[in-house]
Amino acid sequence: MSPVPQAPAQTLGVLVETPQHSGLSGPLDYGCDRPIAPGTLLRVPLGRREVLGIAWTAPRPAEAPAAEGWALRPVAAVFDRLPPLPATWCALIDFAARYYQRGAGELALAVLPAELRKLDATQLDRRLRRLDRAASAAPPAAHPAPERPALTPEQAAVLDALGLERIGQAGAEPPVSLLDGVTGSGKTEVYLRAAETVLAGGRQVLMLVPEINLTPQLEARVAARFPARRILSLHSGLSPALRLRHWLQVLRGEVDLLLGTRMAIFAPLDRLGLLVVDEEHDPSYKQQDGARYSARDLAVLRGRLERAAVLLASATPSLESWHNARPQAEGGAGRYQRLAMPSRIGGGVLPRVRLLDLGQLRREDHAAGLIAPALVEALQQRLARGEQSLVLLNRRGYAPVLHCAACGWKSGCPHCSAWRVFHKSDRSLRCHHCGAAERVPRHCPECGNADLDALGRGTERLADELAERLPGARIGRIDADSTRAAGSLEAQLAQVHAGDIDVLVGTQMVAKGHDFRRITLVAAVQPDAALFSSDFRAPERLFSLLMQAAGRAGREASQSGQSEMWVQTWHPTHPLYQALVRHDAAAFAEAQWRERFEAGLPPATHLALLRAEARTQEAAQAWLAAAAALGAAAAAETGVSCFPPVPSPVQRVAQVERAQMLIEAPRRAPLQQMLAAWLPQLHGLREPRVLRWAIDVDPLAI
Ligand SMILES: Nc1ncnc2c1ncn2[C@@H]1O[C@H](COP(=O)(O)OP(=O)(O)OP(=O)(O)O)[C@@H](O)[C@H]1O
Ligand SMILES: [Zn+2]
Repeated sequence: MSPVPQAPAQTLGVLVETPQHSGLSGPLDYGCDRPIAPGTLLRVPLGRREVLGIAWTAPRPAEAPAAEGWALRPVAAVFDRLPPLPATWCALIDFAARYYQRGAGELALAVLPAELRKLDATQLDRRLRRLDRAASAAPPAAHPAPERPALTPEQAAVLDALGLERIGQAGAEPPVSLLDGVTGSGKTEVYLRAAETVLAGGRQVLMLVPEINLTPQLEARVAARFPARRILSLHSGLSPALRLRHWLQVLRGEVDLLLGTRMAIFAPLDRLGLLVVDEEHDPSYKQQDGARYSARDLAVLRGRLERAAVLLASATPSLESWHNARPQAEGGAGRYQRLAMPSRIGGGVLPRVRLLDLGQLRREDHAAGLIAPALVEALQQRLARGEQSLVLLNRRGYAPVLHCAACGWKSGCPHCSAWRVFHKSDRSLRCHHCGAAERVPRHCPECGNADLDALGRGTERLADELAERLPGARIGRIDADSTRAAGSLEAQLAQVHAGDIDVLVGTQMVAKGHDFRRITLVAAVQPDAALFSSDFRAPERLFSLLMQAAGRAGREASQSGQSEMWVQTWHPTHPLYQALVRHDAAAFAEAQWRERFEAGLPPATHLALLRAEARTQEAAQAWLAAAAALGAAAAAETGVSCFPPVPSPVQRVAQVERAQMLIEAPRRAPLQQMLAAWLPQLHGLREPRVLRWAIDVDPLAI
């Protein structure tokens, strides 16, 4: 760290945090007296504050002041004990900012660890000295070579096809690969072997997983396989201090293999050889606020920038990736290489899928609870045999609504267009949108009736019901509520793995990724709603969730023969469930792909969503309509269509009305061109009642 003296001789473009609505998007000019490499972290004055910035352009000779009294403000301090951010990192930020239509400063600063923004030079120095000491400590002792299973022929073929020998070769880089591998086919082993090759070649590996809850298990597997390697993780479950520490270690090159959730795509690695995106179809790869980027799509771009191998993998690839991997001769984009592992390890079979027709049940069976008698019986049999079951319900809490039968009152949220959910464990009514919570009323707040009904069922109530109907069974529940305390998720998963739980109730959180060895029955008790959602991606999401869930059963090949997946449904003949019965993800994807092309939906077209928030719905929509009018010429020129503004799916949250407008283009380039011409004009569109607006490119939920 060195103070920068006055009288700047050079001008330096610096990225600072500039929110989208400020209308500033490029680097700001500062003065410096010596060369500063692009990517260098520094602190600069901004208004009356001093903020973190990134040197973005090479210094150029300072120009004469443009006007009297105008002077270039000098850089306040340079963090030159840190290496500059790698050039490929800067290129990634530049691309992503343009693609997602954000300011480069907004994006770049948002993806740095928050803690870094708060540090001055002395504080940073202290942390770096601590890292120096740790780095100079004794290197890890020699370890016995860890055991690795012999590869199956399918695994070996996939590894061969990845093109790892071509990493770093300009013009002959490895291809982007999409691995379509059924659950339990040994995809993780493929990642580990590919990582081994890449690490041996002196390059780094980035492995992305969709959710923090999947990191501990994978981290343990990776650490066991590579005991002598430096393995780090980056995800939002880390404390701010630890996240900064890991990030600094990455920037200093002190990592071989980095594991993380979507934020890790922006880790400043500079010797990347391999990027793995596990469960690539998962919606959590899309950031849902601020700069709404897709870590999956950026992994493909980053792989290209670094000439690294990219492996996207899933048992149910997203339709976008599926289309990209489909040969052009078949109407696909032919951009990725398609690889498959259709068999389960050890010759295990996928569970038999049984559709339980709710229409066939008697009235008293429906009245008795959420679980049909035949399913209760099946659960009892597993219990008697000492096997585990997993019961899925994608709704947490006890009941989604509280209702007064006397006057019709329901537990609506006063601030949102949503119901407040009844949570029995802490006797609260909680809004899952704005977080407003209060004690559950003893009497109806409208008429005083003491008899309030809980309508519908969430995971808490399902666990109660199971405890009642399976006396003696050890019931566990894993959802966002049960895992709030630090370490509680790990503890609960350990109980399941140790066999201390007989029946596990959970949300989608437990449906994917986990290598549960003793589960032989998985049941989805109420999946129908997604069949009729207005979101065109709902069936794709439901199908992949059910396939993933089915994949949690019978992972021990010896037990796979008796393993089952039960689905309770009113629509057993629906094509989605029929494809599930046949485990036919390819046929399902093919049918969805055709439907999307016929309807002109992604991946046939490209979308963006302009959202506005205002005090009234009318103001939000009026602003969007005015925006559309401003963009009409650019839209006509590029062949892009703007649909009329509509209320957002959850129209009001925390007293704010939300509306949205869909923008559709036949190809990506005209969409980008139109947005780039149009969005800057919107900063001038003043409407005092509009609080915020934002653009979402490639939106996931519509
Ligand atoms: N070649 C192999 N020989 C023996 N066992 C293997 C082999 N490859 C993987 N396994 C084991 O098979 C099990 C399933 O593998 P893994 O968890 O990698 O599957 P997956 O395809 O990642 O599954 P999912 O998509 O459901 O997460 C693991 O317990 C793993 O250790
Ligand atoms: Zn609310």
